[in-house]
Parts: sequence; structure tokens; C-alpha cells
Amino acid sequence: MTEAGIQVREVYKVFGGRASLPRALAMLRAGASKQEVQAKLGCHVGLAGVDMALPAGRISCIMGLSGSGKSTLVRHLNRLIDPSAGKILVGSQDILQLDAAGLRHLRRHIISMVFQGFGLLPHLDVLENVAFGLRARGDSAGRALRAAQDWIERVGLEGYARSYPDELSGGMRQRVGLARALAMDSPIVLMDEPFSALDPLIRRDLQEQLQALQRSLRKTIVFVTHDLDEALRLGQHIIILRDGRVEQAGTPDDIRDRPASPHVAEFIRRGEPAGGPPTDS
Ligand SMILES: Nc1ncnc2c1ncn2[C@@H]1O[C@H](COP(=O)(O)OP(=O)(O)OP(=O)(O)O)[C@@H](O)[C@H]1O
Repeated sequence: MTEAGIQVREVYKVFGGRASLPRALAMLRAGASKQEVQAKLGCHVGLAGVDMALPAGRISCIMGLSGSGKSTLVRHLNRLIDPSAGKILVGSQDILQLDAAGLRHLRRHIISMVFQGFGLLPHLDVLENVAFGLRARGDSAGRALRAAQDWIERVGLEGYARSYPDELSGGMRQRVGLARALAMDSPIVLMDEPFSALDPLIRRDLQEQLQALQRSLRKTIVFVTHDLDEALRLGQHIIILRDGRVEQAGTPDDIRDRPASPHVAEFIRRGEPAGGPPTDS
């Protein structure tokens, strides 16, 4: 795949209430809010008609309050979640049409993922953790370990290959998670709030490291964050979600200088939107 851009077209995700799905979709398409759908039909709306195009070779940041749909959206991109309606293209491939073998290929060779909670295996050392995905997809032990060692050094963990996760700080563990995803050498990397558990200095460090790596890697990175500063610093393209819908999409300058709604303007002004800090909705 040469062009690994992503297009999400009119994607809806309604959790629960299979019987009321057609009514929920009809309400959402007519402009009802997720709260109205929940009150009327008792089902939870994750995404309410998301349209977006994420350019290849760029860092796109998806941001919004807790409950706005960020994780739900990013998990659609490697089909950890399937939509209730809509279409998702990775390059020119409609990923909803993939069979089991196609989906395996997508997850092993096209898209890798970095999770918030590091997702490291505690009984494996750093080298084995980084090599794990490569071994699981069938790379030879020699090849996997060579690639793992290389990435351990590139993320600044030289000398820690034989350490175990519980011997590392949070920042170092997240570097292992990053090395593990990058070692897969996939053109797309999904990162779901990867740095949010880290203290501000370490977080800044990792943001800079990611930017430095990206200058040579030029991957399609989808980075989820609820932190506006992080999105403006890292993102070349930013999508702001609110209640399962795209509130604004654009460059950092668009978001900063031309906020599309009072909600976004308040986000810019205070670093958080009207209504106070994130709450689980
Ligand atoms: N498995 C599920 N069952 C029911 N509702 C769900 C499920 N997963 C997500 N939701 C709902 O979908 C909405 C979006 O959730 P999501 O986790 O994607 O938000 P988020 O923006 O990633 O939030 P956070 O920043 O807290 O992780 C929320 O209202 C949530 O309650």
C-alpha cells in the first residue's frame, strides 16, 4: 500500500438496543443528539455520523472531552469495533469488506496500535515485548529480535533490553509500547492517549521524540488526546469531536484562529471547553 490515508464516511455507532437501531439511526440522521436518542430509545450513541479524511504521512489528532467518541472512533480504524452504519477506507481498501485473512493482514502489516495503559506483557523483558508482535505475525526469531533491538535503541532505551516492565518508569514503559508499535513497520499507527498517564515533563519528552521519529518515518499517525496543547503541538491535522460528531476539522492554525463554534473557542481560551473539565457523559 503506497497511500495509507484514511477516510471515514458517515460512520455511526450505536451500542446496545439492536432492535431500536433503525430508529436510532433515523433520529441521529435527522439531527437528534446522543442524549435525546438515549432518553427515547435507551441505547448509547458512540458516533453520530462521523465524516473525516486523515491524510497519509501526517499526524492527525483526534480530540474532545471524555465521552465524545475518540476511543470508539479510533478503534473502528482497525476494526476492534465495527460500525452500525457507514464506510471506512484505508488507502483504497474498504476495510469493512475484509474477510478474516484480510483483517489479519490489516492488523499485522498495515495498522499497529499504541495503548494508553502500555499493554506490556509483565513476564516478558523489553526485548521480548518489542519482538512479540513480530513473532506473532510469523517473523523469524532472528529477524524479530534484530528489529526489536534496533527500535529499543531508537526510542532511547539502550541498555534496558533485558529489563522487565515492572523495573521501568511509566515514561520508559510507554517508550517500550512505542517501540513495539513502530517495530511492526506498518504505515499507520493508532495511538490512543498514549502519554496521558505521564507527568508533564516526561510527556513533553515523548512528544518531542515522536515528532523527531516522524520526521524520518512519515507514517500516518492517528493520535487521540483530550489535551488541546498536545493536539496543537503534535497534530498537522486536528479533528475535534463532540457528542459523537465532528465539531471542527482543520490545521492547528484553523482551530486556533478560526474556531468553528463557541465550544471550540472556549476550548482554545481556557484549554477546556465550556462546562468545565472533562466529565464522563
Ligand atoms: N461498549 C460500550 N457500551 C455502551 N456504550 C459505550 C461503549 N463504549 C463506548 N460507549 C459510549 O460511547 C460514548 C463514547 O465513548 P468513548 O470511550 O469513545 O469516548 P472518549 O472520547 O474516548 O472518552 P475518554 O476520553 O473518557 O476515553 C460514551 O458515551 C460511552 O459511554
